[in-house]
Amino acid sequence: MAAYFDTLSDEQSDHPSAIVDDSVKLVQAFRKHLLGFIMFVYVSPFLRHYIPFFKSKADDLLLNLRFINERLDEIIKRRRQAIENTSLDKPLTNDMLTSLITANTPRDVNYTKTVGGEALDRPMTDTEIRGIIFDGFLGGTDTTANTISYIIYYIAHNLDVKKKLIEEIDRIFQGDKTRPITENDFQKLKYCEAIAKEVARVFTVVPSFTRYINKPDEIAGYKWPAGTMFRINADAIHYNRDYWEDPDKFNPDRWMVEGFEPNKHSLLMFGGGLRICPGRKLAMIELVCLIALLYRKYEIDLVDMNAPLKVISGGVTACTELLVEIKPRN
Ligand code: HEM
Repeated sequence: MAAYFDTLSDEQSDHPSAIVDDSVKLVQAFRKHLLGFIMFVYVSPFLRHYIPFFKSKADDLLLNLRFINERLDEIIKRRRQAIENTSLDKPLTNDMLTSLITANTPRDVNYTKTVGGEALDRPMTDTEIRGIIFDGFLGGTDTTANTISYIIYYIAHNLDVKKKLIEEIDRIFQGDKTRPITENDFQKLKYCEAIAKEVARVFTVVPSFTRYINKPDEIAGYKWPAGTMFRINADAIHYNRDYWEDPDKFNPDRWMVEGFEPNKHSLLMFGGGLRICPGRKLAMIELVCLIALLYRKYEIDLVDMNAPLKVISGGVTACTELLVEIKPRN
C-alpha cells in the first residue's frame, strides 16, 4: 500500500524509503511476470532459446522470476526465524505465511494437512511455501484490482446502472457512510454482485486460459493427440449468442432475474473445472464490498468520458490508466 501511494500520490508514506522502494520493485516484478508468463505457454522453446527477439524477452522474464523467488525466500526465512524465536506458549501473528510455516508442526494443533487426499505428515519446505505465496500474489492482486477499474469505468458510462446501484446502497446503509459492512449486508448487495459479474462478462480480466490433454481424445468432432494444448477463449464464450441474450449489451439486470443461472461454463470469469480459481469467493467479497464502500461515500466520475479504456494484455488484461474524479457524496 505504502509503495502504491508513494508512486501515485504527492503525499509520501512514513515507511523508510528503502522498504517502500523494495516493495515497489516486488509489486512491479509480479506485474511483469503476470503480463509476460504467457511467453512460456505460447512461444515454442526453439524460438525462446535461439531467436534473439524472443530469447532476450524470455531471459528478461526469467531474471525477473529469479528476483521474485529470491525476495520471497528471504521473507519466508525471516518469518521462519521469528517463529522459531517465539516460545511455544506465546501467540503468533494470524496470517497466511505463518499458517503455512506452522502447518504440521507442534504449533498447528488443529489437523494434518492433506495433498490429493493423502496426509502430509511433515511441515512444508520453503520452496513449497514459496509456490503457494507466489500463486496467491499472482492470482489475487492484479485480477481483482483491474476488475474494480473496469467496474468503475462501466458504472460511469451507464448512468441508469449507477442510479440503481446508489439506490441499493442507500437502502441497505440508510445514509451511514462509515459503518463496517456485515455478512448480512453482503448477502443483500445483489445489484453490486450483478454489476461485478456483468463487467466480468463483457470485459474479463483473464480473457483466456489453457488446458492440455494427457491422452488422445476426441473433442468437438475432431481427434486430438496427447499433449495438445487448448486455449479456452473466455471472451468468445461471454459474447456467444447461444448462451447469452443480447450479449453485446451491458446489462447487470440479467443477473437480477429470479432464478437466473447462466449455462454451465458460460461465465468463465474464474475459469472452471478442477483448476477453477480458488480465490473466487474472496474475490467476489472484495469486489462487492469495494463497490459498496466506494459508492456509499464518494461520487466517482471519469475525468474524460470520451477516453477509451487503456489496457495492456498478457496473462491478464491490465488497466494502464483510468483517470477518475472522486469527491465525497452529499
Ligand atoms: C476478480 C478476481 C479474480 C479473477 C477474475 C480470477 C480469475 C482466475 C482464473 C480465470 C483462473 C484460471 C482458472 C482455470 O484455469 O480454470 C484463476 C486461477 C487462480 N486464481 Fe484467481 N481470480 C481472481 C481472484 C483471485 C484471488 C483473490 C486469489 C487468491 C487469493 C486467486 C488465486 C488463484 C490461483 C492460486 C489460481 C490458480 C489455480 C490453479 O491453477 O489450480 N484468484 N483465477
